[in-house]
Amino acid sequence: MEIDSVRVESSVWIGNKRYKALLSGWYFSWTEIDKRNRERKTISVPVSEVIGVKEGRVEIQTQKKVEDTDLDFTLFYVKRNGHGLSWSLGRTQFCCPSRGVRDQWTTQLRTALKTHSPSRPHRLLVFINPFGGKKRGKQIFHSLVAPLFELAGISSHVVVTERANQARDYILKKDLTGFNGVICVGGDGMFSELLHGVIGRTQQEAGVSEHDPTVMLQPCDLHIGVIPAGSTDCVCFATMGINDPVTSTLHIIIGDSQPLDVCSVHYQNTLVRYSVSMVGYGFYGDVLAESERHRWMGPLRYDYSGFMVYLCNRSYPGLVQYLPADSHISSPRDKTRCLSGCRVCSESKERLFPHFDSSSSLYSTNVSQCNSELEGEWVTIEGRFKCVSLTCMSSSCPRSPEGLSPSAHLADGTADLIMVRETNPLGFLTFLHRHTTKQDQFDLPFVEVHRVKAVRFSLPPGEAEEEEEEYEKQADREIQTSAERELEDPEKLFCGNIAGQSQQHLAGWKERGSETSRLKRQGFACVPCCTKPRSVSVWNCDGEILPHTEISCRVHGQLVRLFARGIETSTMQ
Ligand SMILES: Nc1ncnc2c1ncn2[C@@H]1O[C@H](COP(=O)(O)OP(=O)(O)OP(=O)(O)O)[C@@H](O)[C@H]1O
Ligand SMILES: CCCCCCCCCCCCC/C=C/[C@@H](O)[C@H](CO)NC(=O)CCCCC
Ligand SMILES: [Ca+2]
Repeated sequence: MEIDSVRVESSVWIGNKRYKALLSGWYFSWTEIDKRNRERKTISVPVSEVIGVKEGRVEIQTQKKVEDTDLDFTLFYVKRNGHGLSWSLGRTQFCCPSRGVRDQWTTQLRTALKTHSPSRPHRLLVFINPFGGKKRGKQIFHSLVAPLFELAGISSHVVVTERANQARDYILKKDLTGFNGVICVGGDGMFSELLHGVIGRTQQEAGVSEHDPTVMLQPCDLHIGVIPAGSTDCVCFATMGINDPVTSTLHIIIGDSQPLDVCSVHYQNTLVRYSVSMVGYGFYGDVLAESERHRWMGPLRYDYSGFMVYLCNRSYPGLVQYLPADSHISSPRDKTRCLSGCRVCSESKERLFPHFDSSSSLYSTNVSQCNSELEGEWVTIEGRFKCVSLTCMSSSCPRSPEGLSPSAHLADGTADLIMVRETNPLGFLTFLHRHTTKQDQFDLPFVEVHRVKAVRFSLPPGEAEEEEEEYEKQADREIQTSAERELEDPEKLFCGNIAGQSQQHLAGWKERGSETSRLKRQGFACVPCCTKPRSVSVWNCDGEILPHTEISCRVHGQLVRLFARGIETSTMQ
């Protein structure tokens, strides 16, 4: 074996073939040597993508030695499948000329791993939602994720949730010393719990008020990992290009880090929620409200509700104000894609954190600095809309592989505002259908899209009041349905539900005065949706219904970090 400061090299055998194994810089590679001593095919693995090195011949599942030998070692690493977005565990058994050479290889590889992957997590806090998606969260964790964590030497503390918001409250209140990240096994709703926990905790510790809509929030160090086991899995899909539990686990193990923009949603001077995916009014709000009544259908509830709401053919009056982002940097119609290592996102860092102090890793929460992000001329648009949506990222998901806004960036400090004006049913169907193809959904005369830093939504005064009065009369005639009876006890509706909302959320509803009437007005009254004239829809915020209509939203660039790397272009091994 030859070892110098930058290279380790020796002959090894894989099966009955001889190879030259080489550890050089950031890569470990092995090249087949044929009988005439000529070099053949090389396989090369970045050290940063090595998952583990074990003495002997070790099986993946059991991690037990299948044969006790002093000459062998087994290398586990990231293997790319298909187009490269799906990752699996690669495994190769090497046989060395002597035990000494074998021990040197394992030592050298482990040392290289420590040097080249300093940001790998060692201890993780895992929350499993046993009821998310197809209710396979526990099985996914124990059969696919836990064995990989063990192989990589990561210890985890696992909490199987017993109620909604348990994960959020745990992160907000418990001692998190020693954890390098928090992981959810579930859908976007579970991710949202972790998001609220991590952001809330970071602001508490930094003494920053989350309710102040003008404050610069403290970026969060604790990484979030998402093992997809939900219905939409939008956050996972949009940050990895796939929703696959093994791929997510491998990204977590190697300590990938992807910053993510977060939108804060305020009602007056109170924080309502954070969003990373979609804040949507009109169609998407109605679909969510309708789907909550069909949770028993599982992931199919969205297709059913989407169809029902489409048939209702509603549009809503609204006044939308937005603060445009710098159009010289990027635009929602520039046909680019935010991919791994995205230039637009990396160049945004300096603009977003001009006063970052690298010595203390702290960001100044200077108000004037934050206000500079809120500078510019607001634009006002009034009209009737089929839907108004704001998305910080593409929001691609298996249902819509290109997403709500295909050219949106994960970490550029902006969001895309999509306004779909009132149109005929065929026009709106064309718009929806284009979400499932590569056709441009913005190339329609009734659709507008803008890249923005902040948005305000309100009801146009005269029109809304008139329609609401009319609706009130109509709603009073419709009080007899079973679901409405439930609404007389809103707590029952929310907390008895699998997606039970937080007490804080409920308090938001209660604050609004005559709640039953309000809920009816907002479409929670569970009568066939088409029978009701409505002038007001609800906001869908990453899959949660907001208790307010007139909201303001602001993008906080790169506020959190995920164990992900964005979508890679094809890189086959
Ligand atoms: N033990 C539990 N009982 C009831 N609700 C829970 C529990 N644990 C978590 N929740 C809530 O369930 C909601 C939905 O869960 P999750 O996001 O995992 O699945 P999903 O709704 O099927 O997927 P998606 O959000 O991708 O559509 C979350 O908002 C979460 O707060
Ligand atoms: C003719 C064919 C018509 C097909 C129409 C497909 C349109 C698909 C657009 C998909 C947009 C997903 C946006 C992401 C939203 C998530 O933050 C949220 C939480 O998981 N999901 C929903 O609200 C679930 C809401 C799903 C709405 C459909
Ligand atoms: Ca963005």
